[in-house]
Amino acid sequence: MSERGAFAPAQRLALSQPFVLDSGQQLPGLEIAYRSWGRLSANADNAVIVCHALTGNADADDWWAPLFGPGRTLDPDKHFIVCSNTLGSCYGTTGPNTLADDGKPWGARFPRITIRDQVRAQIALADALGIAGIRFVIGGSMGGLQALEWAVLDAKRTQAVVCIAASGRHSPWCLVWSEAQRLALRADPLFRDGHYTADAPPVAGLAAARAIAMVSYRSPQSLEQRFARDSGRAVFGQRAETPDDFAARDWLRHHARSLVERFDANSYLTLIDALDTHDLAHGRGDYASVLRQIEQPVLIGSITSDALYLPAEQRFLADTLPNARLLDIHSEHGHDGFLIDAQHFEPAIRHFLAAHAPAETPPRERPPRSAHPYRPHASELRVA
Ligand SMILES: CC(=O)SCCNC(=O)CCNC(=O)[C@H](O)C(C)(C)COP(=O)(O)OP(=O)(O)OC[C@H]1O[C@@H](n2cnc3c(N)ncnc32)[C@H](O)[C@@H]1OP(=O)(O)O
Ligand SMILES: N[C@@H](CCO)C(=O)O
Repeated sequence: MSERGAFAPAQRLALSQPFVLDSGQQLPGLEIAYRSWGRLSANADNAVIVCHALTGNADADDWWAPLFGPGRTLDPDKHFIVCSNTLGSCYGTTGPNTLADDGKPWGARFPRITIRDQVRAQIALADALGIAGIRFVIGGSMGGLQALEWAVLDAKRTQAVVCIAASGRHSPWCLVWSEAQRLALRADPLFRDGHYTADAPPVAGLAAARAIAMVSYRSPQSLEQRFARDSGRAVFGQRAETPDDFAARDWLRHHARSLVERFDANSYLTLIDALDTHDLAHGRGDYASVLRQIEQPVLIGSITSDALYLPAEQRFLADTLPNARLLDIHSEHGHDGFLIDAQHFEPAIRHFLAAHAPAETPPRERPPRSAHPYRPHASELRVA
């Protein structure tokens, strides 16, 4: 992540006109922190948009490093790759930490935003960068929700979509994981309904929320593999003397602590609210009908052990979208497999794009739908 320091500073786009949100409220302007790699072609049609997950940032070459590089899915020699920090986050784009008109941070006053608002901000950036055509939009988790939304909101420019470990709407199961996190955060007396001060943030509440989330991001097998009692790695030192000695617990606490050092509680709430309200079909019709109208080739990446965005949801997407392929990603690491196992599924994405969204394919001239789900060679996918 950028806080480790080795990455380029984000570029910034400042839009001074009001940005109208789905809620009807408006932000007086918008600042978007983004990074780009490669060059926009003469006809401005070689863009690739990368969308990050909940606590991610614009440093896609860091958190999705296995996808980056010459000959890979994200190839700066071929593509003009853009990744922006999402609206509502705390890594440079307008969010609760941004100063409002009164010179104070928005904080708890920051308006409710939606996944669509976030994508509209990304679209505004694409407009400002002069992008005429987008080879594909790709994202995992929250970024996957955004990638599918791009297919609807900017159907003309978006030629293909890669959506990993996500869905088209938040399920009741996802909602209750988020609600548990809200309860944990709100239980911190320092939270004060979001009106905390910079020198006394609700670190205990945010840490507890992250710990709950981390459980949903991994899997029993993943933790067993790392921390099984007979693995020799179950405890720090020779043997567990107290419950706190268990490495799995310490690992969870480490992740909880790490987040509070780098993330803002109001941003966290803003983003999980955006996730929870998301429904691709909202205001557009019923879910299946809306999906059927998405004409672009879509690769749906489904992590076999994902306990948050369940494989059944992704199978529904792949079965319903008219031009979709299902990519089963055999990872034991759960939802976070979209990051941890990226090197194993990168070739499958690349091959999908080469077959279904090649550079020379003009928008709207797409290959017919295959009767079978996309099945890459097993060696591309199997995770040891
Ligand atoms: C687009 C985006 O999603 S961007 C956001 C992605 N980044 C994050 O989510 C940040 C949080 N990081 C993570 O969740 C993970 O590190 C991932 C998903 C990026 C990678 O997963 P993994 O390779 O399985 O990492 P793992 O879960 O083992 O975490 C590694 C960290 O845990 C620490 N750790 C591992 N075991 C233990 C233990 N028993 N006790 C204490 N700490 C431990 C490591 O020292 C390391 O710390 P560091 O990250 O501060 O250097
Ligand atoms: N590790 C991811 C999980 C959510 O997809 C994040 O923190 O953003």
